[in-house]
Amino acid sequence: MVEHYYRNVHAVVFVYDVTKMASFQNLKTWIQECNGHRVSSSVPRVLVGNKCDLVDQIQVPSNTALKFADAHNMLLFETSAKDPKESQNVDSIFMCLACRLKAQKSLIYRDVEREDGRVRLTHQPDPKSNCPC
Ligand SMILES: Nc1nc2c(ncn2[C@@H]2O[C@H](COP(=O)(O)OP(=O)(O)OP(=O)(O)O)[C@@H](O)[C@H]2O)c(=O)[nH]1
Repeated sequence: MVEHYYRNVHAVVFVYDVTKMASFQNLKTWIQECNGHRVSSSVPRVLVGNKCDLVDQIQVPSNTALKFADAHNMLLFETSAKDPKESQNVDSIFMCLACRLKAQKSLIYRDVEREDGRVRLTHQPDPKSNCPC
């Protein structure tokens, strides 16, 4: 059954609760499981700390989460599903993922040139890109 979640996956969002250290510590297990299902390293992954509106109950400091995100090559978003004004909102996570996926597609379909049977990457970063991340 779990296999279905990983088949043809395009992006992975790891979510923890900033008010529960255990949920942050469990991320390692989730990442291992994801890797165990051979999710390609080209599939974008983001880390999301939710419930950041509960400022008095925070157990996972932002810098701890940021180090973890960096170590696993992920962007970190701290969000609140309850209060969109708090920090980054949930929409921006999906905008970021959409942007990354679109950029990858452009690389594959637009920027690969075939010359004399050889593949050459010609991608240049788009200065007009309004990607939020
Ligand atoms: N304050 C606050 N509450 C939230 C937030 N997101 C979810 N909740 C609340 O947390 C409770 C659990 O939400 P669920 O969507 O059921 O999440 P869950 O992962 O199944 O449950 P938990 O592990 O208990 O968080 C509900 O009462 C939600 O209203 C948030 O960003 N801020």
